[in-house]
Amino acid sequence: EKVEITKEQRALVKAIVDAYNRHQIPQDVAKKLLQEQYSAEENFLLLTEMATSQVQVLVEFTKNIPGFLSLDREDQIALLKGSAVEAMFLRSAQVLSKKMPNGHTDVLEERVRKSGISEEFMTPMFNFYKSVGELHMAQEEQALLTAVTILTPDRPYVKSHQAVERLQETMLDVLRKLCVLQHPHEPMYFARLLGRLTELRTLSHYHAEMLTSWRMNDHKFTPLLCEIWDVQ
Ligand SMILES: CC(C)c1onc(-c2c(Cl)cccc2Cl)c1COc1ccc(-c2ccc3[nH]c(C(=O)O)cc3c2)cc1
Repeated sequence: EKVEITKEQRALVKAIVDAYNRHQIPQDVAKKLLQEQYSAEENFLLLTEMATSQVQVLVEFTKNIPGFLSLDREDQIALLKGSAVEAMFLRSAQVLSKKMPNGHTDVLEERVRKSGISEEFMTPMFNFYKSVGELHMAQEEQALLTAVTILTPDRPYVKSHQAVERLQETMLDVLRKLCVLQHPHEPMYFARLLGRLTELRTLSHYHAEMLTSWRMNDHKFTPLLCEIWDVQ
């Protein structure tokens, strides 16, 4: 059937894409990827700084998702805590697959590979990065998929499950239409996008184990990361 994006949906996409583009890691932080040393210690510290900056960016982006601030306050916190790792996997995947002109891509990959993460997590992590890269997602799709991930109703401690589900469905409906319109010859494209969300859940479980092994090696996180990841 003819797929139509309504005026409201177009406004919704614009609001989310603008927020996604407006909130980025400051370039002076990102530039450090090129400057600092390459020891496992230095890499870990730098990635910790990037992750902390990325969480701040993520909070600002989330506040701009239409309807998010109308949710119950405690649910807003529960959604952010429950989705932060997945949203950061998505964002770092987009950075790594973008082949950035400023040379950050290879350096970021190099530092992630040498930051004390054990091999068993490295393979699924870089398989994910590869599979996201192969999708060649448009920025509207990246922004909307991140919003869909944040608005996942079945995160721990979410009380108004239905209110979150309604918001997520609004995002899913417009993402579905965009996929049909922007990938007319790939009827399964939307399904493949959603398949990445399943992979994100698995990575999120691996990540919890990564945190434990870093902590066992006495690695320190910032207060913001401790708060959002319930560590220390
Ligand atoms: C606390 C640190 C060590 C950490 O723990 N887990 C992860 C962790 C890991 Cl490895 C993998 C996936 C998710 C997490 Cl959450 C990390 C490092 O997390 C990030 C590293 C880099 C970036 C990031 C985001 C946007 C960026 N833009 C640019 C730019 O150049 O413009 C660089 C950049 C880097 C985000 C999270």
